[in-house]
Amino acid sequence: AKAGEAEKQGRKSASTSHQTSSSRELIDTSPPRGTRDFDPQDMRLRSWLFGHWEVVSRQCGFEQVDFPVVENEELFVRKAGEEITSQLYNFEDKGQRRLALRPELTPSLARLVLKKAKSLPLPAKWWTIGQCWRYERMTRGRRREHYQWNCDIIGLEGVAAEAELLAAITLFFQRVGITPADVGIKVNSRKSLQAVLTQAGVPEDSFAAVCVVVDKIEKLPREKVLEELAGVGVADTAAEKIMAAMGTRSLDDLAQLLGSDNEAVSDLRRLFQLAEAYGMADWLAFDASVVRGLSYYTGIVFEGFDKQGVLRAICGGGRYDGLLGALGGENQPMCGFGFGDAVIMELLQDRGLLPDLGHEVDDLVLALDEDLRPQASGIAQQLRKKGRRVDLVLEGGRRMKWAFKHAERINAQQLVLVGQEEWAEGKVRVKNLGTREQEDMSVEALIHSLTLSK
Ligand SMILES: CC(=O)Nc1cnc2ccccc2c1
Repeated sequence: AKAGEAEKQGRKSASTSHQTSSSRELIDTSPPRGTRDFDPQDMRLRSWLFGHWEVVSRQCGFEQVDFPVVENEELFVRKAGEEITSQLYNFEDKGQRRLALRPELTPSLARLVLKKAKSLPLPAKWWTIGQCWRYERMTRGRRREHYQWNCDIIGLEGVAAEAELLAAITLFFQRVGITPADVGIKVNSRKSLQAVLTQAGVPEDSFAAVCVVVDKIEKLPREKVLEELAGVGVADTAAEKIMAAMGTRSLDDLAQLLGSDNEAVSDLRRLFQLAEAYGMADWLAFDASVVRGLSYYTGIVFEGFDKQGVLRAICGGGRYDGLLGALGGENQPMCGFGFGDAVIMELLQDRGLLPDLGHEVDDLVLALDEDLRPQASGIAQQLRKKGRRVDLVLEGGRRMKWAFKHAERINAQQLVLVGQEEWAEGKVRVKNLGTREQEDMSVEALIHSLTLSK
């Protein structure tokens, strides 16, 4: 009776056990530095984005995988001077273990491949979406976490694999209404850099570090790049050759420079030929200056970019045939991409391509009298078992007027009113909020009248 009495008073809590005034300082309600909350509206948009990523991954025949957000720090320790490893979100746990929040997903994927070893039928196509972390001094106030969609192909040497990755990316762009006028994908191969360095006598094991430096070339003044290249063992003559290779405007120019039997040239020609067949060539452009900043890429590399030139790279990827070896395992050919949730959402916002998503239910069920709450609850549950999305009004004291407004707000299709008069005849009042029709019907008639919620 007391509880019933309390509910009659609506929201005010009647029980004396919990305090209404606070006896402590209010906690800091903002999330940790560089991290975000997702309230229902933000979460609807995020689920919408992830939903497209999932559909595309499945349409391209990828299988979903997942890994812990925490990994052994050693998985990410690399000596190539990458930003991603210099900003590792690492810590020591109570067992003195050196751990890190993953800054990317590829090393975890490589670890799982190594764990499965010979038991993994190849080729394998895996996809995942995961939160990735970096610990950046808040000097730049940038975020410390983001969600990344990754697709990877294990066990395929030819560029047919990279073509499939690009097919997934361009499918996604088309699904959300982005066109080649908005976005392009720059494609290159690190094998051209490899050829230049080999010709110049630069040792193989500085290749990764050189790539990390060269990736910054467009953000640094020329003399700074020459200085950094010297720092990783590249003399100025070789540096000039690198710049020349990165300055080539076409595959023919590149072939001129490196010789037409160069693997970079043949890989790229094959990839563009496949792209034509996929019908995605309009999205792609050869760009000799793209190297990407991750040390482990060894072949084709690519990055999605915003043609208005405002935003940072949308996505990026490439071939990384040496990663399993770098982790002490036996190498397998591998390639993949990462696609972050931040830049794409900014771009969709700018292009007016974000959907207007509201809370959606099919039925709103309201007991007009507290004594009929059990009946209303039973009806709601039966509707749910038929696949309907049902909002059962839980608070007392709600009247018709409120119900109509609330139904509007949650885009309900129909309103089911459980009132004494109708119930006395074994009926409930059903109002269709689209046609404004209303009908008193038995519960079984209501249940049988429904199609499954869409
Ligand atoms: C635009 C953006 O938020 N980028 C971002 C945010 N957080 C990260 C965390 C780890 C690695 C890369 C990251 C990249």
